[in-house]
Amino acid sequence: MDYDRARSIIVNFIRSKVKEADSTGVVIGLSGGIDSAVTANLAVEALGSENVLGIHLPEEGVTSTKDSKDSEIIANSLGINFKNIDISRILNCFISEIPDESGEKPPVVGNLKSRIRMCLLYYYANSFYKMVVGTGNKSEIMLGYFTKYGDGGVDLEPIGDLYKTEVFELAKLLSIPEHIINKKPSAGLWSGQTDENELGLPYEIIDRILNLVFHGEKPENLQEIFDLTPDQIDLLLSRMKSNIHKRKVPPIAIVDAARHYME
Ligand SMILES: Nc1ncnc2c1ncn2[C@@H]1O[C@H](COP(=O)(O)OP(=O)(O)OC[C@H]2O[C@@H]([n+]3cccc(C(=O)O)c3)[C@H](O)[C@@H]2O)[C@@H](O)[C@H]1O
Ligand SMILES: Nc1ncnc2c1ncn2[C@@H]1O[C@H](COP(=O)(O)OP(=O)(O)OP(=O)(O)O)[C@@H](O)[C@H]1O
Ligand SMILES: [Mg+2]
Repeated sequence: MDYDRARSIIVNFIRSKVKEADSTGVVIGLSGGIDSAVTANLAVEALGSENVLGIHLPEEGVTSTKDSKDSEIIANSLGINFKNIDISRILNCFISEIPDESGEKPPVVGNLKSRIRMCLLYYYANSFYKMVVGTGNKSEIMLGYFTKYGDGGVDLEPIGDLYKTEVFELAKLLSIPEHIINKKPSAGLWSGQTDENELGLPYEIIDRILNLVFHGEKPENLQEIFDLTPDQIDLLLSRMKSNIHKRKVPPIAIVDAARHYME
């Protein structure tokens, strides 16, 4: 990967998408993690700091003070406008108004948190004629490892063609602070959650597998190449397969044959 080239493609992409939409800039959720740090950095390079609004959306007892501090460090170093809005009361309001049907499965409430964040980002995008910039990377998008209409509910995905391991490399080029690069990736939806625990493998291996699949390797050969258990491979392959719907617009039942002219 030529990272200078990737950087320039992404910066031009952000600039042209914002211009095409006649928008005043972008809103970004700043978590304190590397994906949002890299994306915010590239957005500033594309649009100037005055056109980027960073919003940190912590949850009491779940978001670490370290992440909150890091989101502020990123915003300050980029000189962007910054807001900090605690989502705990909004979340509690939801939960106290609906019966608990989650069966205590953490992703149910976790996904609700991600969707609350999406609503708040769009509230500000609407208010200031801005677009919501996503931070999804190629590993997350190929696996469907994001909340549909939560962190996946965005207007553009600038780093969506970079694997997570490539995001780490680009972060070094962009001089993102080392302690942010060295953090364990986490969706931060519940205490102790880490991507690699949930996905069952480290990103270095996940990305090598995804890249082989991306270039047409047969799933049955993967186990031998990586010396992994069938369960480890199956977990990734089944995520890829069962989450294809997350990368598509909702299907429409075609009633009027002329409809295809609209698409
Ligand atoms: N075939 C199909 N066609 C159309 N729609 C289909 C479908 N199958 C399910 N669905 C719909 O999709 C829903 C399931 O998708 P979704 O609600 O997203 O939920 P789900 O994929 O179960 O969970 C999201 C996963 O992403 C992880 N995550 C979330 C947020 C951020 C990050 C991060 O890395 O930062 C990671 C999270 O920890 C969890 O493992 C179903 O309830 C159903 O509504
Ligand atoms: N506490 C938060 N405040 C604001 N935005 C958030 C918060 N948590 C998640 N998000 C948004 O959701 C996105 C997806 O989260 P994700 O964890 O994949 O990325 P990250 O935190 O930037 O990097 P990493 O994956 O390494 O933790 C974030 O980049 C950010 O835009
Ligand atoms: Mg994170």
